[in-house]
Amino acid sequence: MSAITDPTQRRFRGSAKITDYELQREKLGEGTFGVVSKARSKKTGATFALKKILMHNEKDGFPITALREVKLLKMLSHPNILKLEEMAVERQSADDKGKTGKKRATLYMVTPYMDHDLSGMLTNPDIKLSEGQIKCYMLQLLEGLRYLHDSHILHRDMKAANILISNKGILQIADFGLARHYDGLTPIAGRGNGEAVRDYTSLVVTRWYRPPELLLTLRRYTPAIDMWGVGCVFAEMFERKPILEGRTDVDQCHRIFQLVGSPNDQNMPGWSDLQGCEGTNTWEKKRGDIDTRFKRIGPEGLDLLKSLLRLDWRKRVNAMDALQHPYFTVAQPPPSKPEDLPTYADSHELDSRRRGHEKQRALPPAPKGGTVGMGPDEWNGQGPPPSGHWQNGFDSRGMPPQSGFSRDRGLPPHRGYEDRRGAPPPGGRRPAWQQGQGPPPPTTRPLPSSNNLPPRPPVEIPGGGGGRSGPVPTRGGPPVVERVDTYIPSYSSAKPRDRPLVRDRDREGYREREYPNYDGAPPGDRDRAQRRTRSRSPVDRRREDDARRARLQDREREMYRR
Ligand SMILES: Nc1ncnc2c1ncn2[C@@H]1O[C@H](COP(=O)(O)OP(=O)(O)OP(=O)(O)O)[C@@H](O)[C@H]1O
Repeated sequence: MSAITDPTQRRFRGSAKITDYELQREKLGEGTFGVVSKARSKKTGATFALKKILMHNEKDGFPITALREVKLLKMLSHPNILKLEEMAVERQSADDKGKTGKKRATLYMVTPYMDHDLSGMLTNPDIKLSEGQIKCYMLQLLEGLRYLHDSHILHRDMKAANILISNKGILQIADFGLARHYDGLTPIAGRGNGEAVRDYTSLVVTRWYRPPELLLTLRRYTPAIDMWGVGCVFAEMFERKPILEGRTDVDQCHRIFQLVGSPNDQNMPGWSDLQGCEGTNTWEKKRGDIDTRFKRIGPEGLDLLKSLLRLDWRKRVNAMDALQHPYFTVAQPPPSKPEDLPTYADSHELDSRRRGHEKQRALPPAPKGGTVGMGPDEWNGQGPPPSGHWQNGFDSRGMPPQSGFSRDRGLPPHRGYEDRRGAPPPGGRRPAWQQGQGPPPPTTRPLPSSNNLPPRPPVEIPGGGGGRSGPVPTRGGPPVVERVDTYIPSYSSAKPRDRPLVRDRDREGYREREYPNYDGAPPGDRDRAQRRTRSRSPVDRRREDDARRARLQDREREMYRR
């Protein structure tokens, strides 16, 4: 199946009325931005899943994660990607106006109903997966990912709960709420997972499935981040539970290193240049116990698993190479055919029956990506974070996620997140080891790019903390422009103007927009800055204003482009 290019292949029908569907009371799941229910089409009698798009804050408008999900799913057409059939609109009555005074409409995403999600199947003791079945699911998962990556899309929330399976043996990748367009080179056979050309937020992927490079805060990442998740899911099918259940991001790193060995310059070149590694390099070195822990998978299976769980993201196997792995082509038994797989009682019905028994594990919540509810794009790390920029599930005001956050299996939401009202999120933009230890220290290393490591020699940045960007003197060389993403929100209810200010020329436009009175200086320096402004000639001031406006327009154009 080729990447998305041919518009005639797209199967999205458009929009329908919610009255075309008969909603059933049964709730299939509840995520951050949607409640998923089962429904029957009155026209065809077919069963669908309807994801109601929740508007947590009307003023923010249609949530950006939902927008992204709709936009991407509309374009995608592949047997292993959940198909968006149409959007269903529920119009509110004339007198039911929202706070904005406008008549509200509720939107639903209509997708085919799938009988199970993989996580539910694995926690159901009545379902035993044969090896042929595991291979069959793996092949479909890899086909779906190959298509996504070829199409320049990163899923960014690969986990068993987002893998849906029908009783016809068809597997589909779901939940594109964190997915985004990927600008870099896509994977090439035999040559890893491509090359990123820009930074993205590292606040993606549910912790247990988060790859080491994200935990160590690599921002110029590639489709390899999804392949790590595939490795976790593959092994999970054997252990029947998530294989790396880190309680915190630090613990997550520990568990990863325990499994695949501690990073070093051979197995993860450039790891020591990642900002997040700083606290981990003193940890006891581990050799990794993957060979013994997953011996039962057999030599070929183990080899595939190790190539998916490679610390070095540049060498991690890509989807198209994984599909050719001897595990599928040589090793016995061969993969089962989807039509030969057994059928099982509907997992969702079972789930609702089991609700309250807490039989299933509460996953740590999926992060919310970069810009939930603020606009069409996440912060690209170029310049300031736009207002409303989320930090690992916390909004720009430092508020934690809405409740009802974790998967609705009758389990309490993951405590770590729900209880931290006003506190920095676990796994925030700070690297794992720094969490709870105050602001980040001065950066003494350049940030690595994804593929050209090791990069420039270290540079010393005078001063400490806070994000910075600007020419940094290097010993004996030209100034190096250092872009360090250390923007940490205050997580308090402080007004924007009271937040730590960052001396960053690139941020002027942002400040101007978000804080109309911002004058480019920290509060203490404001008088000095005003004096400076007054002493400039009107012509200079006009020129600077024009330049600032042009920069702002450029940035906004860029934001809307993606
Ligand atoms: N088409 C479908 N058929 C059956 N069940 C579905 C379908 N779509 C979603 N579900 C169920 O609802 C759950 C939540 O769906 P989804 O992951 O799309 O919601 P979300 O709000 O994006 O969740 P998250 O908080 O993980 O981002 C899934 O894990 C699955 O159990």
